[in-house]
Amino acid sequence: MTKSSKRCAVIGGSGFLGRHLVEKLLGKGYTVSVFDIRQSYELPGVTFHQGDLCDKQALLTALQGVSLVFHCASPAPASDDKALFQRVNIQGTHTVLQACTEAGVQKVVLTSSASVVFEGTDIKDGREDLPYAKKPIDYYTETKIEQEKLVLKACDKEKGLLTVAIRPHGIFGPRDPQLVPILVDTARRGNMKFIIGDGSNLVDFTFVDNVVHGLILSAESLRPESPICGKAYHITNDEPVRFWDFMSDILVGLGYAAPRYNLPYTLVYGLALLLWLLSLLLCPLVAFKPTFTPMRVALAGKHHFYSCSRAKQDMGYKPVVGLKDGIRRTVESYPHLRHGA
Ligand SMILES: NC(=O)C1=CN([C@@H]2O[C@H](COP(=O)(O)OP(=O)(O)OC[C@H]3O[C@@H](n4cnc5c(N)ncnc54)[C@H](OP(=O)(O)O)[C@@H]3O)[C@@H](O)[C@H]2O)C=CC1
Ligand SMILES: CC(C)CCC[C@@H](C)[C@H]1CC[C@H]2C3=C(CC[C@]12C)[C@@]1(C)CCC(=O)C[C@@H]1CC3
Repeated sequence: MTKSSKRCAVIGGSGFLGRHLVEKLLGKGYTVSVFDIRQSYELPGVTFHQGDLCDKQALLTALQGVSLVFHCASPAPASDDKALFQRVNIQGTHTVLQACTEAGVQKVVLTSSASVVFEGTDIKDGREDLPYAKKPIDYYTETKIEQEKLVLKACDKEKGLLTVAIRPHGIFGPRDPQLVPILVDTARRGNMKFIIGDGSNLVDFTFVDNVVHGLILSAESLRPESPICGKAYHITNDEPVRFWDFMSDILVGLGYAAPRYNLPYTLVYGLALLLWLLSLLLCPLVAFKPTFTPMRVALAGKHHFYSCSRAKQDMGYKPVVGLKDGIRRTVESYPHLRHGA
């Protein structure tokens, strides 16, 4: 690998996944530029460029001399701001691709999401050839679909731009700002007593180091003759687990009680829909954000696990951290969220 091919940029590098990726890249000898709307840390060897990815000029400054771009930026899935998702995930990604072409970037690795095929019904061992969700449950999913299509379509060997999309699922690990904090907050408010459905639904959760491993592996495998050009790849822990066992392991690990009482799925989903509609109707008067959104209820009550066999075959992917170890490392990293802390 040449010196210039080790110069990369991480868009969204201040975020949860982005920062883990930056740390690993530095350890592997890459020179890293971070482009993000905020700067959340400082690290030797990293140049920060603060800006909005919808701003092409700002991107062009950050992409000077860069041959590889990881695109890991997105508004938080919990947001309900349709215009923001469309602006950042669709128009913004279009701008990123334009800037990459103008700056002479050779490879773009997108962090997509396995949920681009999830529409609230069971997915068991889903492969990448499943169709995109026709009725995406939320704006996050809707715009992640368009984002992935844009990036894969931009793959053009003649023009010298190679692209690939990595689809992780349920990323967790130290510094995650959503899964563990939302879970603990719900438990502290006394709302984690119930299991939605019969509790047998299997789900993928992916330790952050495995996603980072998949992203770097795909970048290093991305060459004109490689089968991965212009394709999407599921990257998970490859260890589907019962959703409620996973939640209970984290809760119990942090000193909270595991959920015990079952509630029928359709009842909770119906209530979540109703609450979501109410929150839309009442938002000019009172701002309230329901914890149990239709998307979260679907994720908590349905099967959604994916096959990684394409990534194993085309790029030799294998998880580097097992689920049990990942849960232990995650629990240990949140002393401030322990019961009674
Ligand atoms: N977490 C998960 O379980 C999964 C995540 N993904 C994908 O992985 C990627 C990373 O997710 P994650 O690390 O969890 O998310 P984070 O929110 O932690 O990181 C995203 C980063 O992008 C920044 N950002 C948002 N909008 C812009 C913008 N307009 N211009 C520049 N930077 C911006 C965010 O800033 P700010 O915080 O200020 O908004 C944040 O620093 C995303 O693409 C997400 O869709 C896919 C599957 C699962
Ligand atoms: C209140 C409880 C029923 C659930 C608490 C945990 C949830 C906050 C998380 C469980 C599954 C997670 C998940 C995502 C976000 C956090 C959860 C809903 C994603 C939507 C993040 C973005 C993606 O691309 C897909 C993820 C699927 C799993």
